[in-house]
Amino acid sequence: MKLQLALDLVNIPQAIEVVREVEQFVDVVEIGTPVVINEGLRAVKEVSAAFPNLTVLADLKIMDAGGYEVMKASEAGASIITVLGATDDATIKGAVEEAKKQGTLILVDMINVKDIEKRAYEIDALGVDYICVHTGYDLQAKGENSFEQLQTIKRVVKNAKTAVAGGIKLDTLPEVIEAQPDLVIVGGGITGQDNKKAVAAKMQELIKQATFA
Ligand SMILES: O=C([C@H](O)CO)[C@H](O)[C@H](O)COP(=O)(O)O
Repeated sequence: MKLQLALDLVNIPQAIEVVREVEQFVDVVEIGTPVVINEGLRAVKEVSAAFPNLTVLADLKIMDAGGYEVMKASEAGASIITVLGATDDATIKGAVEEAKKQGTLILVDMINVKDIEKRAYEIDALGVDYICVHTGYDLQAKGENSFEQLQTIKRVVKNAKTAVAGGIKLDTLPEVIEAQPDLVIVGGGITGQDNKKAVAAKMQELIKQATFA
């Protein structure tokens, strides 16, 4: 099980500062969708250059032109690129094909997919690397989370790795870990804390305990 730090509400220098603080405790650094909107793929380029030993994920949430957008994000230095599960199979297939050429990986974000079980089963057959359940900010604000959806993908997905995102905090992490996802994605649960390093360290400790138990 790995820990991914999601950077959403920062500019490039702030992103680099946060990663510097917690880098020893995270496995993957996500350049979040709002950062890509504000700063472009330059954010992926600069963070990958600053931290060559970390895996960088570009959260493009691709909905169309899968092959082209994966090519651009891969060229910028991303090792993992996100595509939306709600899109057409053709887009996901194009993304997977290009990622294979580039030596990068595809994470499919199931945000707002209504029938998670059916769609996860279909997407699992398309050769993607990760399938991620995700409650976005707007539904988090209504008190929702993805813990039940995580159980569903753990049951249905046989080929891809599983991931979970959306409002995970230190106090809810044990419940997430119990379901044994391969990747736990945390944004505000780290970046919104006064002592980011201490929280990331504790999260990594809980994940390691569960992984090697
Ligand atoms: O993908 C995300 C969201 O849609 C904004 O782009 C976040 O990175 C993801 O939800 C993780 O962040 P937190 O919910 O703050 O943990």
